[in-house]
Parts: sequence; structure tokens; C-alpha cells
Amino acid sequence: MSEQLKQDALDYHALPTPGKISVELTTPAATQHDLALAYSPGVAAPCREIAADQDAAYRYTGKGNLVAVISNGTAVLGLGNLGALASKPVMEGKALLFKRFAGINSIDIEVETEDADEFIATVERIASTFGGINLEDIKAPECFEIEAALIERCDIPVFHDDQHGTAIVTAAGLVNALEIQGKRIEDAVVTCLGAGAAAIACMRLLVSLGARRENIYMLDRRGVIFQGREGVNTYKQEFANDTDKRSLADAINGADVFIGLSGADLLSQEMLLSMADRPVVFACSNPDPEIKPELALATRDDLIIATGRSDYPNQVNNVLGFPFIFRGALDVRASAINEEMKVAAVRALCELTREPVEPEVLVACNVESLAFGRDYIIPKPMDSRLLGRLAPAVARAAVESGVARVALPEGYAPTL
Ligand SMILES: NC(=O)C1=CN([C@@H]2O[C@H](COP(=O)(O)OP(=O)(O)OC[C@H]3O[C@@H](n4cnc5c(N)ncnc54)[C@H](OP(=O)(O)O)[C@@H]3O)[C@@H](O)[C@H]2O)C=CC1
Ligand SMILES: CC(=O)C(=O)O
Ligand SMILES: [Mg+2]
Repeated sequence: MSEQLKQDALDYHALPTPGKISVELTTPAATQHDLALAYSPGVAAPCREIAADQDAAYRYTGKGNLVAVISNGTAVLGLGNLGALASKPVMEGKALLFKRFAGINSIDIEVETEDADEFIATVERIASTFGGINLEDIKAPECFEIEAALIERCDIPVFHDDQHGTAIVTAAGLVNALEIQGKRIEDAVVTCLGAGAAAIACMRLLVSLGARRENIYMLDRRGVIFQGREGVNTYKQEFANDTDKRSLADAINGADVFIGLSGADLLSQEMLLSMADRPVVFACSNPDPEIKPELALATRDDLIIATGRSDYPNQVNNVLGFPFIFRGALDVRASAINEEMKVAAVRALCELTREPVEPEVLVACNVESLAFGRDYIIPKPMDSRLLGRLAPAVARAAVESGVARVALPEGYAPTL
């Protein structure tokens, strides 16, 4: 990051008031009578209604449009374990994105523990405040246990964004990129650098979309995860390949796809050159990708490259998923975000990319044109059609798969 961008980013967070989110009132609070309704004695009426019927909280409080973004700061972007408080700018950022793109009120909560049981107990005790819980930047393997326990214990959607949001957007981008490169997911050899929350979930979703497990080489800091390797946790074991490849250089040689969900500058020019013709490279580590796009494009000109960042073409980032997925889930009061809802989001993203791009998006991105192709494999976050396409697709999938607790609103077409 340049010194200028760093200073601009610090100023953005400090001014005009510290942070990125605030709380607004939705009802009048000007007169004594207003207060008699909002507070004592009037507030007793909705309290009694909710005590008698918990679902009344959706009618009388902001619960139904409120999502908690919860982290313990153990895997803050690709920066590592920065601790709970240092993760707050990212969590406020996720809250900003929920509001900006889907009109969802969101509050960040940073929990000061690295112990999975303590984290689970803390979140479980506050869950009923919210319509949904977005877990964020919790490192693997604890994130898997934490999410599974909270899904089991909470009756609202609990969604680990780094797993599922990332997987949905990566899958959509990859389906599109492979089509542009004239390849099939069923045949693609995929090298996945990283074996944590995002990587495991991405590879699981790619397999459910047709990728062959034996074509996937997953690597962690110790290299390729191969069958028989010692000290491999059960999540990584799912992708243990029966191979004699051991290093990234081995695994990338001849690969069609590189998915980076690991750390900065780990993919060299030599490795990139050893990939198959017309490769797809998703260098998705934030803030610094596994290879810089300018270096990758200077190395070979037949590739498609994407990053997780907003300042390059092809932003493969979970921002294209979580706001709209939660919108759809909240609007039918889904008890969970299941596989059907995730696949519906992947399809909606793929389809929208093929449509002409609205002028407002070109202005927001400061470009003259965008069309389905090597520099446009996935919609831009500023595309206002995302809300109207993804949320209904997800909500319909929730209804059809039996997790919705209210019917799809008639003529459902969410807008900001
Ligand atoms: N673009 C997007 O939308 C998203 C991008 N990401 C990015 O993905 C990365 C991982 O995030 P997440 O899965 O949440 O974190 P986790 O902590 O759960 O996983 C990190 C994984 O990366 C591996 N890793 C780290 N450094 C290296 C290295 N030098 N060589 C090989 N493997 C390495 C770790 O290996 P080991 O298991 O050996 O420790 C681990 O498997 C981050 O950079 C993050 O910014 C994440 C979510 C969304
Ligand atoms: C984008 C995101 O969630 C991450 O890098 O962790
Ligand atoms: Mg994250």
C-alpha cells in the first residue's frame, strides 16, 4: 500500500467521526408523549407481547433486520491473529457493507477469547438479539467447530462469511472464468494455496459444482496435503490427495486454476509460467494477493487474474455474497443458510455477470465499458441489481428447501 493510500485510509476511518457506522432512530422521540410510548410506560406493552410470544420480537423490535458481525480477531484478513480489538475496523467495514448494499442494520462485536467453547457460549447467549449472525475472521480449524455448534444452538442463520461467502463468490467467478477460458470445471486441475476457513469451504463448494477431488491439490504452510501426511487435521484431510507432489512448485505445474487463500506474494513468476495454457489465477488474499496482477499480466498474457481487492478488475470477494444472502434469508425468516441457498446465490451471480452493465456502475468504477470477459468475470459490488437478483434467489431457495419460517412476500423485490 502506498503511503498516500495508507494516509487516506487512516483519514477515512478517523474523519468526520471515528469509525464507519452509527445508530439512527426510526421513530419520533421529540415530545413527552413520544417518550411515554418509546420508553416508560409504553415500552412495557411490546415487552409483555414478546414474553408471551418470542416471535413478536420481529414485529416490535429491530431484530429481524439486525445482523451481528462477530469475530475474535484470530484471522484478520490475511494479516493473521491481530486480536479482537484490532479486527474492529474490518468488522465495522462488514457492517458498513451490510447497510450500504442490502439495507441491513449491523453491529460489530469483538470477543476477547481464542477459546472455542468460550466464544460459542458468548455468542449463544446474545444470539436472540439478532436476526442473523455473521461470523468473521476466525481462524481454522476452530471456525468449523464454532460455526457448527452455533448453527446447532441458535434458531437464526449463523454464517461464517470467510467460508461460505467466499466460496459462493469464488465458485461463481471460477465458473465464469473457466467458460471464458474454454475449460470445464470437471476437467480442471486446481491448486489451492491455503487450507483454512476460506480454502476448505471453497474447495467443498467447487466439488459440489463438479470439480473432481482428485484434481485438487491443497497446500498449507507445510506444502501439499497428501494422503499419509502426519499431523493433518480432519478438515484438511478431506482434501488429502494421493500424490507424490510435495511443494507449491510441484502442484502448480500444469494446473488450470490457482486459488490463493493464504498470504502475500507466495506465487512466483516461474510458478505462473509452469501452469497450463489459459490459466485462471485467483490471488484472493487480503490485503496483499499471492501475486500482484501487474506482475502476473507481465508474466503471461493468456491468463485471467482476480484478487480480493477493490482497486483491480475482477474482485472476487465475499462482499458480493453476504449482504444479499442475509437479505434473502432475513426476509423469509430462514432458520439457516443451507446449500440450496448458497447454490442459488452462485447461479444468480453467474447470470448477472452475463448481462449488460448499467452506466451507474461504469461511473462508480471509473471505466468506459465492462462486458463479460477476461476483465469482467463477476459483477461489481456497486451493481444495484445484485440486491434484486441474489436476495430473491436465496429467499426462494430457502422457501423451497423448507427453512423459511414466513412465506416469500408477495411481489418480493428488495430495494434500498
Ligand atoms: N477474497 C475474499 O473474499 C477472501 C479472502 N480471504 C483471504 O484468504 C486468506 C485466508 O483466510 P482464512 O481462510 O480466513 O484464514 P485461516 O487462518 O483460516 O487460514 C489460513 C490458511 O492459509 C495458510 N497459509 C498462510 N500462510 C501460508 C503460506 N506462507 N504458505 C502456505 N499456506 C499458508 C495457512 O496454513 P496453515 O494451515 O499451515 O497454518 C492456513 O491454512 C487471507 O489472506 C484472507 O484475506 C479470506 C476470506 C475471503
Ligand atoms: C474478504 C475477507 O473476508 C477476508 O479477506 O477475510
Ligand atoms: Mg474475512
